[in-house]
Parts: sequence; C-alpha cells; structure tokens
Amino acid sequence: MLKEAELILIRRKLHQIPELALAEYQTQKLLLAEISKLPQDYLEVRTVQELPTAIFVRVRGSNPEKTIGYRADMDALPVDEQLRSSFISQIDGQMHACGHDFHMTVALGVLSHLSEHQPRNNFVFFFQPGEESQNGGKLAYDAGLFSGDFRPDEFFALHVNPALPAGTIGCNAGTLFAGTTEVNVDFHGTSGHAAFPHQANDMIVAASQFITQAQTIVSRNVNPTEGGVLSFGKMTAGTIRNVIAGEVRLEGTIRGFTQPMIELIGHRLKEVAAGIAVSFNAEVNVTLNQGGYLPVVNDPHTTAAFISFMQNNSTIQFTQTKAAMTGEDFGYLLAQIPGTMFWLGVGPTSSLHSATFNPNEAALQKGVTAFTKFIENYEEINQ
Ligand SMILES: CC(=O)N[C@@H](CCC[C@H](N)C(=O)O)C(=O)O
Repeated sequence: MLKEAELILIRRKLHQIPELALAEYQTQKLLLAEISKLPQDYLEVRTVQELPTAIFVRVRGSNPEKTIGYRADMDALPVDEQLRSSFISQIDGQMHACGHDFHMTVALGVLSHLSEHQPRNNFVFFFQPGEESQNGGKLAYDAGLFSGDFRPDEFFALHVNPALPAGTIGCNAGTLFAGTTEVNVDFHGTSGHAAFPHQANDMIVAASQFITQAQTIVSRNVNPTEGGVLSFGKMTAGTIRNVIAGEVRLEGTIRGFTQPMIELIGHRLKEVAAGIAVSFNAEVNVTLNQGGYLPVVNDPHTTAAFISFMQNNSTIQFTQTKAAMTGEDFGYLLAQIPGTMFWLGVGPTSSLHSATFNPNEAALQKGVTAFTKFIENYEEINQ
C-alpha cells in the first residue's frame, strides 16, 4: 500500500504536469506507470480509443455482489501558478488549481490498498479526462464505456475543499453541487477609428451594457431563497486603444441547484441579449452548453451509509455540508448510476481556481484512510 511519503511524491509529480481537458497524455502515462507498480493479481487496466487519455482499472472482488465505482478527474486549468515550490507547474500558464492532482493521488492510494487487500465486491476506478470543460464523464458514459464488467452499480467521488481543515470529510444528502451551463455571448458591430465613433458601432459599449443588465437577472428574476449564479470570467475585445472594437466575445457560466433555475437564467439572458441587439443595432448571439454538468445529487441510500460511517468513526473528522455553487460533470454520472460525492478538506488555503491554491498535503493520507475504512465497513454492513 502506498505510504504517505509516496502519496506526496506522486501528487507533486502530477502537480508539475497540469494538462487541459482531453489532453492529459503525460498525466495518463504517469498514472499508468504508478498502477503498473501495484500487485496486478486482481487488476485489469484498460485504456480506450473513444476517450484516449482515460484509464479504467477493474479490481476483481473475492465474492462479488456488485461493482463499486470510484472516479477521479485528471485535467487542470489555464491558470498561471503564483506559488513558489520545488514542484511548481512545468507547463506555462497551466495549473492544478482545482486539486485534481489530489483527486488522482487519493484514488491511487485507495487502489493500491485494494490491490493488496482483495475486496469482496468488484471495483472500477475511472481516471476521467475533461472535468473542467468537455464533460469527460458524459463522453465516457455516452460512448458505452461503463458496460459489462466495467459497469458500476454505485459510484463515489471526492472533491477537495479549501474551506475545510485538511483531512476533514464533508458531505450532505441530496444536492451537493449546482448544475452549470457554459455561456458564450458574441457581439458583432462595426469597427472604426476612435476619433469617429459615430461612424462605427462600438461593441465594447454594447457588451458593457449587456453585462450590467445581465447582473439584474440574479438580483431581480431569481427567487432569493433558491439562489443562482451568472458569472463572466472572460471578455475578449479590441486590438489597440484607438480602434473601436466591432467584435466582442464574453465567456461565462450559469449555475443553479435545479434544472428549472438554470433554464430560467439562460432564458432571461437571451431576452437581455435580444434587447441589447435592438438598442445597439447589433448582432448578439447567445450560445448555451450544459453538456454533462447536471446538478450533483447524492443518492439517499449510499449517502446515508457514507455519512453514518464518517460521523460515527472517532478517527475521522466529519462535517455536514450545504449545497455549493461549484459544478461537476459527476452530476451526469450520478444521474445514471446512484452514488455519493463528498468533500475532502485541504485547508486552510486560497480558493479553488486561484493561482495561489496550495492544498495541505496532510489531507492525502487522511483521504485514503477515510475512504478505505468506509469501504471495509460498507462491505461488512452490506453482506
Ligand atoms: C469543482 C469545479 O470547480 N468545477 C468546475 C466545473 C466547470 C463547469 C463548466 N465548465 C462551467 O464552467 O460551467 C466549476 O467551475 O465549478
């Protein structure tokens, strides 16, 4: 079984090679190398053409009644790391700022335990490309990659949480994460000389009005007791200070805890865009893409068992959480296969997706131990 120092080393190696969605080639190579070092007696490792950077590992149970799935996402973000360490990202402008290096390492730790202690049930580990975008979980499911021996009856996954102390497990029944929809808004007007605005159609002004009006959707259209989010994280416009920009693109995300809420925000966004198009005599196109980012809804049965175990184990710090506006394409998998997503505390550190996100490595071993203990107990109570 991987020791704590080995887990930390693997995490640091992964941290140095953060790759974007569906391009996790070095990451896959490193994981395959680590998996090949484990006892192979009960393992079957699979890579597939349909999702080339994914890895599936099946652990054959001794007396199986079901197959338990465990998913760890692999991709990183286009964030320029601002930390100083001996294991800083070696890929310019890319960083594991969402903790997926932790997710993969904990999965390897659990897998290494099971490779030495054959479980009663079968397990399928899914190292998943493309969580931050491209919905790799949905791609895998829709391509039929969870079929036959590789079909889990239940699915588990974790996400690191900088607001919880390192090693603390957090979870709640029902909705854990919001559903999200990626939104692009393209403005088409007419460029021109900065000195002759009356001869151009300035899309920076139109987009600015649009953003301001769009902010009233959450404050005026969303029921405050239900909540919703509309954030634009990227705006692309212009080339130089003295040329009026005729084209602008906004890229953002819509979040809500229910599908109707996500649809309401998307619908109002289109109405605001139509109004801006009329008032600026411009073309404004809104594109929405939800993909697999459905709300993450924890199954009552698996989640009750998970919470009960974590709450009643004196060696584990557990906290009940509330639904968060983070998104996850694990929501798509949980809509097909019942299961539980939970938080692993890695704090204190700065927020997920920040360039100074520096999760506490003490959480690695604690995460592995908590989940392996849960599995042992889960197999006993389900005999
Ligand atoms: C845990 C986490 O941070 N997940 C991402 C998921 C991205 C969803 C999608 N690409 C979108 O932006 O809508 C998140 O940003 O919450």
